[in-house]
Amino acid sequence: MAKPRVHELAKQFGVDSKTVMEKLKEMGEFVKSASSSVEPPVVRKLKAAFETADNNNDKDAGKARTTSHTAPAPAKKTSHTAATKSADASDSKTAKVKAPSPRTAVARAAMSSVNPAAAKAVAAGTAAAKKPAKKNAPKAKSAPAARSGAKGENATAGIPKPVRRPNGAPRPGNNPFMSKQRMATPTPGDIPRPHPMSRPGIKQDGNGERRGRGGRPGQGGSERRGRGGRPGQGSPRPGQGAQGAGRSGNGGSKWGNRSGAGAGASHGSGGSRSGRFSGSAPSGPAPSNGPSRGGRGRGGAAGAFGRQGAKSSKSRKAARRAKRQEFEEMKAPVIGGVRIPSGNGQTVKLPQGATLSDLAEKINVSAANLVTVLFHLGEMATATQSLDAATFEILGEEIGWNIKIVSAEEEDRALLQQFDIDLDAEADEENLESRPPVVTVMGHVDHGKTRLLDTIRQTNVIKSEAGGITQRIGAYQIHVTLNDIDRRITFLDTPGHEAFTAMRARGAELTDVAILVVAADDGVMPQTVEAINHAQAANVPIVVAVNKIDVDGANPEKVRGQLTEFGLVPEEYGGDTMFVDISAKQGTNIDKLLEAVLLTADATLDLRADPTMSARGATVEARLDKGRGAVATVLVQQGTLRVGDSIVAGKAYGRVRALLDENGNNLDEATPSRPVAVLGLTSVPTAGDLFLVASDDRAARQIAEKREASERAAQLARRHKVVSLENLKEQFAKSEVDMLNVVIKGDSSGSVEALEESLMKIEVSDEVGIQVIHRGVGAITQNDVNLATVDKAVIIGFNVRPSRQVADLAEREGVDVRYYSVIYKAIEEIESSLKGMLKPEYEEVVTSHSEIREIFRSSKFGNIAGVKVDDGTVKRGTKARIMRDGVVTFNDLEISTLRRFKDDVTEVSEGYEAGINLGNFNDIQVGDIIETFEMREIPRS
Ligand SMILES: Nc1nc2c(ncn2[C@@H]2O[C@H](COP(=O)(O)OP(=O)(O)OP(=O)(O)O)[C@@H](O)[C@H]2O)c(=O)[nH]1
Repeated sequence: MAKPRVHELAKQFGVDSKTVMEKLKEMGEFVKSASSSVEPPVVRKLKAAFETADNNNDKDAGKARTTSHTAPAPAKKTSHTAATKSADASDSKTAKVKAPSPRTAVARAAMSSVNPAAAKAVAAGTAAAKKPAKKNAPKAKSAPAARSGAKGENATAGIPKPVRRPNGAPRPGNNPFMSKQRMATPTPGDIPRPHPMSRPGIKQDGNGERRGRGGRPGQGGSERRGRGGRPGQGSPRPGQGAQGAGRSGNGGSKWGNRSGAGAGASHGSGGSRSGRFSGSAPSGPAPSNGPSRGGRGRGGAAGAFGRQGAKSSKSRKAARRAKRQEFEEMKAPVIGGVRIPSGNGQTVKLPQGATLSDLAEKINVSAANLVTVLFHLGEMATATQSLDAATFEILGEEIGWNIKIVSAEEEDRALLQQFDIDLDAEADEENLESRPPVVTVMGHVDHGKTRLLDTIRQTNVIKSEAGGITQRIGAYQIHVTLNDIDRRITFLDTPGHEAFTAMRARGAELTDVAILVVAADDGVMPQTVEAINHAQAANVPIVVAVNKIDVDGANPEKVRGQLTEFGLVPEEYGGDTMFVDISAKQGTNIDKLLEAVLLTADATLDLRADPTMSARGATVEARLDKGRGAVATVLVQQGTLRVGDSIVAGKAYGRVRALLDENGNNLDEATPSRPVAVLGLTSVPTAGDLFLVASDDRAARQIAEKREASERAAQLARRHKVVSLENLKEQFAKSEVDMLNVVIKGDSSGSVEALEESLMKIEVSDEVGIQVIHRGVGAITQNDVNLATVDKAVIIGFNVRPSRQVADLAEREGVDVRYYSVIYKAIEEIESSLKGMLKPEYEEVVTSHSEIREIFRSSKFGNIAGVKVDDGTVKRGTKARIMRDGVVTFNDLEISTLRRFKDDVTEVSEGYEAGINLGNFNDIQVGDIIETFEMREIPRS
């Protein structure tokens, strides 16, 4: 029998749970809540405490309480305690509290018609104490378990010694946080053993109600599927042996011990144990299965293996869980023939590219059932197929779960946390040092962005790195003297808001200040506006460079006026945007522009970073260098990157072999805002990939590999479109190959990405699409060709070529390799080839109407319609239909023969009479209209 809970005790004592809890606290006992169980010795103490209180305070009330707590429940406890020390030593301690004679217990319990468990206890107690209530439990008396129980009791005299403990200290046996509940160390004599013939039944889930096998009524049987059996085989609970045993043998069948177990009917768990451990025992229950089993209640399973209740808490929990699950399942709606318990709107998070198996595992249902439900929803997927968020959403709605696909960032954050990397770790205020601003140049096409970047770089090189050979690494840093102080500015070398936005899309917020270049001879143009929008969306302050002031017709004032409309009000007009008139070509006012950048940064931004942290930042550009392997230009945002660091950038990893600046100089380290080319990565990262320093090479590799795996899974989810049953036929009919697979290889990660992005924007129709199955930086390799062969893909080489060998292979395999050096050219060609891939679209064109005026019957041809062509031209061989009273009555006919008088003709025009035969179709009437039509291909626009 389970240990009483606080609220049960409160009921017994006629007080509320709070009072009991307070009392327990006073006694130095630890209980968590009203549903916490209380160890028998504590119960005893508690009772004593309440009784004393009762006696002292209110005799009447005390009486009432005493009466109430001597009623059923205690009887249950005391009786089985007295009888079943063997099963539950802890319970037996209860006997010490009241130490009632078994007879008293029996008498009390037997009188109780209220509590069936108490009645069970009667039998148990009786049998064990050999003072049987024979009428009630004749069999139980002779059951081995009963004897064992008696023996157990004798062995310990039923009353263990209380454990000594320091005053006020929580009693170990009552402390839910104690790993070992040592209140009831069993002695060899009271350890119940499973019956030698007993064996576990079908796998049981803890409460046994579902799968317990025993089901013999006397044993309590399995509540749902127990097999039923013979009467009088002992009892899983005290009382069952007495009452249930004597009853019919059909108990324990479908509804288990409802009938057979009698008193124990409402407590399935007790019965189930029996079902598991002794249900199949031919000679009756195991020694513990008599009244003593009932004493352990749900902890009985543990007891059966000799540990008395030590596992009870765990097994009770498991039992409760299983029971709850079963209950949930029972009330779960049936979807597509399977029951899936509703999640009741709970949220479950899945990574991108998750499968039904992943979901099944998380919500503890069978993956096969989920497949069935999805099928029922009209979508087919296997358990191991990656599904997209939309499919999960539909499924979630059906089964009551709010399924959330975590974003790639969230997933990555969690991944990094596994490696003790916290992206949100705040820099230590004390360590913050000012860093140079990072600038991006944006503006409309041809307004001079590239020229400006070149001019700035060259001027600077001439100034500070005389003789140095500048190399384009994607970013560079320059020196500016402002107020006699040497300052630095970092420029990102890829102009345009596209690069800026692509970086942001990858989470790389690198830019501090944007220089908006507007040609003074052209003014504000569409891309000027786009650039403003992008910069403003990113909260990046703008400095306007009014360029080409050297050009005739340049009108810088007009530009100022125009930009005011976009919220960029020049300082001289009272606004806060700095405008500098420049000529990138002639190098005019470049120094002023740089000053303006610094002043703007100083005025609006707090550009500080902690160089002591472990370095992190973003990849600005990356490429594969023939001699040096992967070369990635990274911009350090926090910390200091050093040669020898183990780094990860997206899915690339490696150890920093060398750091080079834009002048090709080797650096030992790179501090915040410093762009450096990193050598040593094992593969080429993508522009915008964040980089960070890992603890060691292994961690770096693992992070990269895990990222790769999750990206692949996410890609799979995108690629695997779930086939919809609704249009399955249609899709089969279309053979579903309306997807152009593409492999992109390019000279730099930036170009590959730009190309991919543009390709993805091509929209021809819903029927065809582009799928980039592989992309990379470097020459077209044999692998690329192999992949293209397998996946029937086209290879696009952007500024790269294959080796002769690889080119030969591509030719042999019939792989289409296209080479481009201009993005729009590639897009144009691919778009038109996609249009070529479209299945022709047809439309029906009605070609004539002819009214049947007469019908001629011919033994050779059948009925011939004598018609006058009302409009259009009737042609032999065209499709036709019959319209009767304005309704299409017969369709899919064909003008089989067409005659003018006696001559066969191929066509008859409007206004002429003709004889039409419709092949085997003869069901024509005078007045019918023969409509002819053709299916014509619609040219694609
Ligand atoms: N006269 C004059 N011409 C300039 C100036 N700045 C740039 N140009 C010229 O304008 C043309 C376009 O300049 P780019 O620097 O390529 O312009 P862009 O904005 O980078 O153009 P995209 O890269 O196509 O977006 C080139 O021929 C430059 O030489 C200038 O200050 N004065």
